[in-house]
Amino acid sequence: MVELENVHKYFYKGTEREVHALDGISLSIEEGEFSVITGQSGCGKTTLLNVIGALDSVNSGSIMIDGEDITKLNQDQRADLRLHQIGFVFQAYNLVPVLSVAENIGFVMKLQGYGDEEIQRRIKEVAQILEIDHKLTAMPNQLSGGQQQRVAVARAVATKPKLVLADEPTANLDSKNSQRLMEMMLNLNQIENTTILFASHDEYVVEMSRRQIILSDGHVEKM
Ligand SMILES: Nc1ncnc2c1ncn2[C@@H]1O[C@H](COP(=O)(O)OP(=O)(O)OP(=O)(O)O)[C@@H](O)[C@H]1O
Repeated sequence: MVELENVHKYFYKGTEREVHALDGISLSIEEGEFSVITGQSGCGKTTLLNVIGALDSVNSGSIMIDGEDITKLNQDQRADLRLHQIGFVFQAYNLVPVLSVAENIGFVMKLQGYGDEEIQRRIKEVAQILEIDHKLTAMPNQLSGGQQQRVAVARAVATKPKLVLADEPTANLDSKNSQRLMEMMLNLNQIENTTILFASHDEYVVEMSRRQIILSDGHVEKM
C-alpha cells in the first residue's frame, strides 16, 4: 500500500545542503503491517515518517500510497490526503484541552462530515478497544499520560484511515504504560487490520512490532 522509490531529502541552511536526511530510501509497506522504523538518534526516522505522511516534501524519488504518487500533490491535495487517509499519533498527545475525551476522539470524524450517530457509535467502539470507555466525559487534563495517549490513538483510528503513523508514541510514557499502549495498538491492528507504522527507538515499540526497518544515516540498513 506504501511504496517508496529512491527517496532523497535534504535540509538546507541558506542555499547550502546542510543534511542529507534521507539518502535514497526504497521501501514497501503492505496493508495490515505493524512495523517500526528504528535506528539511532538523527538517522532519519521522523523525517521518513513525515514524508510518508505528506507533512514534509522530498527532493527526489516517489512515494506511492495505494497507487498514487503523493510527491506530485499540491498543498490542498496533501491536506486532503492527511485528513482522509492518514491517522497521526505524536509523542506530545496534541489533544484539544477544551474538548472532552469523546469530543477529541470524534473531532476528525466531524471534520470529515460523518453524522452524529455514526460518530457516537465509532467513539464507543474505539474507546472500548483502547480501554478508555469509562473516561469519555472526562477532560484531557483529568487523564494520566497513558490514557491521554490512548485517546490520541483513538482519534487517529476513528476514521479508519488507510495508514496510521506514530512518531515516538511512548516517549512520554513509563514502561508499564508503554507496554499497555503497544498491546492495545496491536489489538487494534488485529481487530481492524489497521496498517500501523511507528518511528521509535523504544525497546517496547521495537520488540512488539512485527517488522523492524533499521535506518542508519538516511539509508535502510535492514528491513
Ligand atoms: N528541519 C530541519 N532542519 C535541518 N535539519 C533537520 C531538520 N529536521 C531534521 N534535520 C536533520 O536531519 C537528520 C534526521 O533527523 P530526524 O529527526 O529524522 O532523525 P531521527 O532519527 O528521528 O532522530 P531522533 O531519534 O533523535 O528523533 C538529523 O541530522 C537532523 O538534525
